[in-house]
Amino acid sequence: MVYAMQHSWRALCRPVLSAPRLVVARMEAHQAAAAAASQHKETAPKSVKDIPGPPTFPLVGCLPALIALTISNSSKKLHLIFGDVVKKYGSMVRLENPQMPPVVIVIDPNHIEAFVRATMDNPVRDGFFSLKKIRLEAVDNYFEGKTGLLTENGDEWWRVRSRVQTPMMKPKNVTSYLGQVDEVTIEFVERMASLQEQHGEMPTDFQTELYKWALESVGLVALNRRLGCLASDLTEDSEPMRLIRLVNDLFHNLNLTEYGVHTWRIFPTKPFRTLRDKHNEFLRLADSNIRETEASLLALGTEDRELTLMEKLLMTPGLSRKDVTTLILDMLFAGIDTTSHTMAFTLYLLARHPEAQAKLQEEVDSVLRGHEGPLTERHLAQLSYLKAVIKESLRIFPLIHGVGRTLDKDLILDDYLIPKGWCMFGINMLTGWDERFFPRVKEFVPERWLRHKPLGPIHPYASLPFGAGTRMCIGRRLAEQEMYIFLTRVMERFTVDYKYEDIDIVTSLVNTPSRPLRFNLIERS
Ligand code: HEM
Repeated sequence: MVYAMQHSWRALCRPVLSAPRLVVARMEAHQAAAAAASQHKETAPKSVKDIPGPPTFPLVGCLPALIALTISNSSKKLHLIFGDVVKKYGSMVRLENPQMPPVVIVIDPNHIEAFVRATMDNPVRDGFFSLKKIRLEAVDNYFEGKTGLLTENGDEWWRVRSRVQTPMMKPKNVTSYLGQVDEVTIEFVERMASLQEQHGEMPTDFQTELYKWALESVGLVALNRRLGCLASDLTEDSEPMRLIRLVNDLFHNLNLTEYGVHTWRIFPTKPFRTLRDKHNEFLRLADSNIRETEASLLALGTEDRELTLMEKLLMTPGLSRKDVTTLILDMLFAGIDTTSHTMAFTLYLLARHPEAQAKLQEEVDSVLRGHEGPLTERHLAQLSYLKAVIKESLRIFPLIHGVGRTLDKDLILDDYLIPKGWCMFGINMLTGWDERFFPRVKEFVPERWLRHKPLGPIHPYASLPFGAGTRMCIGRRLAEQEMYIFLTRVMERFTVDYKYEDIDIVTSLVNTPSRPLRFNLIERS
């Protein structure tokens, strides 16, 4: 159950990367306290076996207890299972299962901070095993044993991350896409208006519409072009429709291979075979795109023009064309359901909290007053309530359950010695729902995130929607920019209403809204 998001990385001592060093420096003060608390005790630390947890039996580990909890909840609501585990055994729980690394789960932000810091120079995160296998076994050894950011660990992960970190995170590179993402979003908002007119509300498959927006937006960066997913007259066999189906099939089958029992390790199950076929189709698309980019780079040269992100990456020493192609695949894997589900949950929360929605509209109106053209960096910089709304939405409906790291050296945490090789999993989703860390926890209070922190300081490791430390989400700035633009444009034009049953989270590859998004959009005058 813990493989959902485990990560890791190596060697901050190498010179290429600057951003994580800053992160490290900023966190220093905080961490010192947590580390000191556990490391200067005089008595010998207790064994990891003393950490409370479900009973462990030979061969089956603690599976019987976990299965019982799964039956009493639902396998589609992993957060409830985690919630029950923590309720029963406390805020630090040991889980040992056959054929998996043993795990300690924690929910205290100080504990999360401690293990993230302890693994800062080698943040190992395991997961996406089926994807890794497909890449390792690709035809003609396409990937040459290098499977990309999402799935690699150690030196190979670092080799890529250290070279793509600055190009992908540098504000100037991200804002160079602002105008194009704004264009895409304005088109999408038009589409929302026409769906409203056609159906009297958003149709039951509105989530798929949001996928189109996210694919079109991330495609601008990853594929260097408009894909045409937002056209209203797409035929079933048009290229964009094929691409949309491809994305849906990919996610569906990746979810089956990652979350089910891993029988595909023994023989290629149907979901595994489908995932492999779809992945190969995706690879062909990414590969031909990057060849086009290479050709245009050659034709246009590099003088007197701003290079696109992909062009910059192609010119980065130490990155091959295949490395960039693999990164494109990872961006498409990680950059569609994440932003679109977050926007779905955010619109839902705003619909349920009209006073917050009105306040947000007021902010958008005042920032855009009299402005007719494209959004600019200056506009986005002024939208502090809007940013707080997204943070609060990610606290209540985070996309993943938490942050995972496998220890490459022993860690002493709260007097327990947790040995190297064990996996630490910080369930931020539960931390974010804990009154001790977030007063008025059950309420939607975006204000808590504003600069003056009216509800008190927030522990920097209490809500980590983009992960933490040196391996945090590399698409974070692109994602935030997309979401700021989306919410600005939607709030500028509509008031969002929702009059059906409450929407909750179901567990999928990332957390997913449990019901159709039948929003009613009221045009603002
Ligand atoms: C709301 C939007 C998003 C959320 C909440 C999100 C969240 C995350 C999280 C939690 C991780 C793991 C971090 C860790 O282990 O500490 C991650 C990794 C990653 N994300 Fe995102 N993500 C989002 C959007 C995106 C987008 C738009 C892209 C691509 C443009 C992207 C690309 C990646 C990649 C490539 C990784 C792996 C990085 C590595 O292991 O070095 N993500 N993301």
